[in-house]
Amino acid sequence: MKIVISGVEVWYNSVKALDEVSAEIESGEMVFVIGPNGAGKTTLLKTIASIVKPSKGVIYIDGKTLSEIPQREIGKIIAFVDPHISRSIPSTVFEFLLTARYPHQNTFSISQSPQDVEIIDSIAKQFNITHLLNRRLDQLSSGELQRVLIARAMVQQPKILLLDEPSAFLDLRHRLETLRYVKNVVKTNDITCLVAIHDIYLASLYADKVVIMSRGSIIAFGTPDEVLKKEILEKVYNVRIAYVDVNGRKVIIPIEPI
Ligand SMILES: Nc1ncnc2c1ncn2[C@@H]1O[C@H](COP(=O)(O)OP(=O)(O)OP(=O)(O)O)[C@@H](O)[C@H]1O
Repeated sequence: MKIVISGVEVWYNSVKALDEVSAEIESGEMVFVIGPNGAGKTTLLKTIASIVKPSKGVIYIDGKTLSEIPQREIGKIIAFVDPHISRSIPSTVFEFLLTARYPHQNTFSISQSPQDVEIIDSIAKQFNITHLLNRRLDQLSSGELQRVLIARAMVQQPKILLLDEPSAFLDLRHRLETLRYVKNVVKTNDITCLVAIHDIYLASLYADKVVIMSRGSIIAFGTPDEVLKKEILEKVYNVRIAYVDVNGRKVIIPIEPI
């Protein structure tokens, strides 16, 4: 689904978190959103997820404004993965994953069809969490919980996937594996995906496009080669940047604060 963000402004009391943000994200694109702390990355994702309401501007999903789409439909087509979820949800990992099938069911009570169980089993394997399915959420390590949260979004089979800091708490292998898997699913199923992240290396590896935000505005939007440039990054982060060549790939390294 195509997302059009048009002149969106978001205020939290007296803080302007998004300042007339406009962008177009094509169906099936994987867009990484980077920028310093407080730049507005999470707010942008939450606004697209309809969790935060803009005071000005509109977001269109395939030509319809968010307010024209019924809440239940939004719950079906959009998955927002928030790493700050409360661990105190009293359910097992399996039960938690099953709740992601709820928007697909016609009944108002949560039930499980053989198809739901099949989807959960297959995604649990991909995320290496099969052994955790009977554990309670509050018994998981931070990285295990993060994998469960992303897996839950996959179980939902959304059309729009919004990942907030998906690499947080993940070890080196799981960072690469998780994002590679997500990209694969995004491409196979034509999902539109936004990823707010601090790890510029992961953005350079997996992004179709990169958005750089600073102080509530979009500073640059384009392919990784177009926007992950020394002069742009140094200005936005106030950090001296160096490039290192690793097997022909340019890897960006922060050297020191300017
Ligand atoms: N609930 C809130 N109430 C008041 N201000 C908020 C709230 N949430 C975010 N803000 C402010 O809005 C601005 C944008 O925050 P946001 O969380 O979107 O930034 P971010 O780019 O995701 O930051 P980070 O990299 O630190 O996670 C910041 O100035 C932040 O302090």
